[in-house]
Amino acid sequence: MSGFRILFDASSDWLAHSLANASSELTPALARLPDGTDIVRPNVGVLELTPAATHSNPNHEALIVSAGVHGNETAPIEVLNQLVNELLAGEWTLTCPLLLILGNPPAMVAGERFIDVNMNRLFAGAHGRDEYRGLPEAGRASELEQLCREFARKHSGLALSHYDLHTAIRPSLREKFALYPFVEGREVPVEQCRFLLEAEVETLLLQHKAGTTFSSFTSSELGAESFTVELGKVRPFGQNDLGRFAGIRDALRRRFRGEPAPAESRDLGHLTIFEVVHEILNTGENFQFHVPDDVANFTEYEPGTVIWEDGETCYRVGTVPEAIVFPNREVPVGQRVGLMIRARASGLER
Ligand SMILES: O=C(O)CCC(=O)N[C@@H](CCC(=O)O)C(=O)O
Ligand SMILES: [Zn+2]
Repeated sequence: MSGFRILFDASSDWLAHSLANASSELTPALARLPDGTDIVRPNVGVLELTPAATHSNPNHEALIVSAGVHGNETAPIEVLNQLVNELLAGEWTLTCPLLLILGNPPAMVAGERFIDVNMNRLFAGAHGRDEYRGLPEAGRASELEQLCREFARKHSGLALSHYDLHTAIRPSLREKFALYPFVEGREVPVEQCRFLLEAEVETLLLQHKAGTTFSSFTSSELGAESFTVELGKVRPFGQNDLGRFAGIRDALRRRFRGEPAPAESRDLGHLTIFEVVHEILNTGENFQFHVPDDVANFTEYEPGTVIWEDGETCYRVGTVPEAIVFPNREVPVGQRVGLMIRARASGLER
């Protein structure tokens, strides 16, 4: 790895460098791999990789892959770092333009979801709201948006995908699942569904309205096929069983290398699709949330069950069972306490 000191200074690798420089404003650095791939480190925790012009890009695509937008969701960070180490060691050749992002390095150092404010609510311009003025997470969200915009513009002739990798706070009855941001009239492409299955993600959740998450920004503003991908449970650095993340690691590596999708790709019937029917928001001082703190994602509630109330509104499960995802009462007023979802009867069409 010694040839890459210019990117990572005295640090052993990208992750170590990102942790050691978490709160620094770095001047951009660049390096070229022996195979001609250019790597630019525009700031801490971001690498922009461009294969040599002589390499073809068989899948005609450009990829944005992010992790660590929540600092304590460490397994996907370790997965991306491993892939970077393999690439720098010359174990394989990159064939497509790639923007790799570790979202919130100060929160990664602290081992916390965020420092001041949940960064995954600050995209799609939300970082500019008065309440977030001057907060480092707002500045970082704005910077990441700009880097993604430039990357998308540079590679506008290629199909753009964004995978924002996370792990969940609660246990989950479905360990791995992806969320597809809402964009009016858009359907999930079949090849993206096949990719999710290749990555051992067998559950897809369709959002019902545009949001201010990172994946919502890249899909609404940049026209990317974007997914937030939940890959397991939150654990500190060094405590992840990376064997449980081999699916996403191998599937991403395959895309980075420009190889075709596996010939014996799994039947789409293995993908279970849910849709969001209701977003629970913390409505203020009278808000009562009736879901226990330790309930697992995808726990189902029978019709008529009261999920939350606040004196004015009482939300009950409708005529068919609904399940809860991301229950979290510890959020500021106005923010998401959870999603109520139901299984979709008719496959992929909305
Ligand atoms: O486990 C939890 O409660 C949260 C896990 C997480 O960070 N999920 C993302 C989902 C983003 C999306 O809705 O696309 C988040 O809450 O930001
Ligand atoms: Zn997360």
